[in-house]
Amino acid sequence: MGVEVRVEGLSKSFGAQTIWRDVTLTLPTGEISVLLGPSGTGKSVFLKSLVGLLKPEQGKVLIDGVDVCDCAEKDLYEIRKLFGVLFQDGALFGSMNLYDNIAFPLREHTRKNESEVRQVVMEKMEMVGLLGAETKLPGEISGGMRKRAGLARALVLDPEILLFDEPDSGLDPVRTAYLNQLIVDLNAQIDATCLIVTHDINTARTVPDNIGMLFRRNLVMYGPREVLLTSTEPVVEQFLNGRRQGPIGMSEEKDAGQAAAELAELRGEQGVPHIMPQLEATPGLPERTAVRRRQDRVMANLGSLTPSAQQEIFKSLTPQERERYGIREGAPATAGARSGTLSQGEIAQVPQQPAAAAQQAPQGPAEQPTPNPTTPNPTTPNPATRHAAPQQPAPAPQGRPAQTPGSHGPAQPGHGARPSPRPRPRGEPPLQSGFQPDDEPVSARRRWFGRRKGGEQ
Ligand SMILES: Nc1ncnc2c1ncn2[C@@H]1O[C@H](COP(=O)(O)OP(=O)(O)OP(=O)(O)O)[C@@H](O)[C@H]1O
Repeated sequence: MGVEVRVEGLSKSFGAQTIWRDVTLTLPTGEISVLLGPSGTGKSVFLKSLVGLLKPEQGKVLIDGVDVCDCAEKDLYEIRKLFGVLFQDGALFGSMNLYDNIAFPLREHTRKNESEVRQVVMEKMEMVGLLGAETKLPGEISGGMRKRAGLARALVLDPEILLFDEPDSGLDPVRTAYLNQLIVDLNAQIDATCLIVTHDINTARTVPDNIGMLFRRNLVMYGPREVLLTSTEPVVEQFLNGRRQGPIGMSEEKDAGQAAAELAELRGEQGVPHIMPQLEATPGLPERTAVRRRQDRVMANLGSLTPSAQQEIFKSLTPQERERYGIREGAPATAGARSGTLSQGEIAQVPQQPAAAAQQAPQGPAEQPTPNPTTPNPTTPNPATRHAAPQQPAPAPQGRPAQTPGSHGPAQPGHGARPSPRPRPRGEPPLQSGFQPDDEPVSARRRWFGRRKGGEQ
């Protein structure tokens, strides 16, 4: 079971160079998140800050109640054991064969004897499809194999948080697709909280549960995949479509007038972007338990999302899932969605009783009950959560004990009633969300999406 990572108001500079400022987000337990951004926006610096390799000047990185930015060395040492990191080049020792490379953390950080080390190493090598390559040197194998060896090494200490720094760099599209499937499969097997830094659009479109984007020293958006994949925010749209036209220039800065002219030229050609289905775990493996947890969270906060995102989420629901959330089959999904009425704390709230919530919202998820903002509970508005994905533990899937984000209980196989493959309901009426994008104050959307005041700079 992974642990939640909460980043609050994080700012990092090198001398006079601000890399990013006031970054706030939560990597929810066991979910896969992707961090996007043009080159040089500080994605790798962000990963290093999470592990405590770099010290941001301001803000917190909270893991298991410990602030990585401000803790004793011994606490940092313990926290680092929760991490597995796949560096861009695999970071293998060139003079060691793959077996010894992968065994290295076990020999350094555990008291396992050689036979126990062997058992773990072979298990991880099998997981990443490298059995038989034990005696190869890193220089004798392909880039894809090096990545997989690096991944096996990142897995040997059974990490609860997995960080991937551009796992696709240097790989052809087919190898990238295999690696992406491997990441999803690993997540299904170990339920670790994953963060992937990537430039690869296909990875961003198909792998993560949540997506964030850094641009011009800010986290411009962070939220469920459906929000960013349907976003018409120029910088997000430009990046996810790999276009020249838009605010991102060759050296990050682009003349505002030129960007506006390019966007005007494009206008009319673009509709709501098509969302590709998210990758599922390979048949035969346990299903990803994070899928259900995320779905509960997203459904509880549906009213705070854009209409396009809501529509995509509706389309992805199976009949069983519709029933679970109290959406009547055949009933038009008239939402009467609230627009901009959620407090920050409410956005961060996860339903404790999804079934009860569903009973109160028989017509559609937009009628989810609003927690009483005056009640002193964990949903009390907290400025630190304004960019964050929800931080409360999601209700346990049916038949499973609830676990707090910090608990280290054993991962449970399967995740309840979610069927696979997931049939997409045909001929359903289109969602009428009940509000148009312009109805919602921009500030309300920023709270969920993590946009800073002032928007794009
Ligand atoms: N240790 C350091 N000392 C000084 N500057 C640094 C250090 N590490 C990174 N930087 C600077 O921070 C900025 C962001 O670097 P980073 O590698 O995080 O970008 P990135 O978004 O990961 O880029 P890419 O996508 O090209 O890998 C760069 O300008 C880089 O030169």
